[in-house]
Amino acid sequence: MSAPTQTHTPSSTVPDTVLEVSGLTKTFPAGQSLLSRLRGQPRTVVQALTDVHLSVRRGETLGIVGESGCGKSTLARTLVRLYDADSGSVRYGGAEVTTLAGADLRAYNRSVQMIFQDPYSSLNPRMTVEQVLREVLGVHKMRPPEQIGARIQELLSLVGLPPEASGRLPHEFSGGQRQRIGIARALALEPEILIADELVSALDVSVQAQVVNLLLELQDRLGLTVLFVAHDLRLVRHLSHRVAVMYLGRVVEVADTATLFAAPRHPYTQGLLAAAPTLEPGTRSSEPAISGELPSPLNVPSGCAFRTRCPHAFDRCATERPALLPASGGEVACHLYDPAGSVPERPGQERQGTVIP
Ligand SMILES: Nc1ncnc2c1ncn2[C@@H]1O[C@H](COP(=O)(O)OP(=O)(O)OP(=O)(O)O)[C@@H](O)[C@H]1O
Repeated sequence: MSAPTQTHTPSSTVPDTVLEVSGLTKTFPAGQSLLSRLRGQPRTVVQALTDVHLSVRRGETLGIVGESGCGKSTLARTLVRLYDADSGSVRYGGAEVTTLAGADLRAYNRSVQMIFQDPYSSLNPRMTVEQVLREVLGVHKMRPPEQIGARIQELLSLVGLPPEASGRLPHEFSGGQRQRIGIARALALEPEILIADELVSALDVSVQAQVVNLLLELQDRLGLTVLFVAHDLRLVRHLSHRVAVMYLGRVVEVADTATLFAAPRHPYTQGLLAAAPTLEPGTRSSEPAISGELPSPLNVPSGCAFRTRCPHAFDRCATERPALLPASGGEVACHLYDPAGSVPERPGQERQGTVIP
């Protein structure tokens, strides 16, 4: 694995960073054909995350968006240590997360909880809600035994489920209610950070709004920090204070939500917004939607991974990976915005480089 080359302005300058990701890289071994194995050809890898830099601020909701396969879930799972990173760093409360083990890792896993798209698959179908919550609270010694019953009722009330829900089995609930159980189970551990991976994408639109509003309310009440991984830009816009845009395993733009939707900088972000059917026309990018297919993560283009689909690509994009550099309201990884670089002028095209206000 080649060493990360991207430079980045660390958020040590940004107050209240709760999670600091730098240079995070994750690959998966790709399947290999019998022929290539017999020929002794090296095994190829899926480049799921490449040199990812990201700072998460205390109390914010950070939306993470990008096309399918761009690495959003891998990032979420690597952050909670469901996957081990190949290289790079994740810092939380002064500790290096990628090497935590034993009791320290268990404590981290309590503080940083992930909620999945389908809580049903992670709920034991034979355990009532009370048994599920009692187990979590008991195993992690969150309350003395005599207080567990009251805490279960408190958790149910927090997520808007009636007290009698405690005696029911998972199959007796609707999809939205099951998500509430998943949230209650996560909250039982009193986390500081919730990572919601496609939390509502399997739910009906009306139920989506209820669960999203619950998340907003809980964040307010409990001061949670939330990473909201989603396809739906409308929801991300509604929920997030800032948004990180990923493309082929890299973070290509981070900005506060208003800036990102009003003035997207990275050509990929511009194309993504232009293609979003859920955004009202005034908030869509006037740039054309992205053309062409997403390249294979087995063979990521050199330089800027987006250059093969970018309407503004020029020579430097093929040879040099753009660093994630500060731009007003956020950061962008694109040579067009590198104040130190030169950008070719094209007839009829407004010059975008070196103009970061
Ligand atoms: N366990 C795995 N083994 C092999 N490849 C994987 C594994 N998990 C993810 N990948 C690959 O890594 C890349 C990133 O996948 P990931 O699921 O993180 O993207 P995503 O943006 O979350 O996509 P989606 O929105 O469809 O969930 C994809 O090419 C995917 O096929």
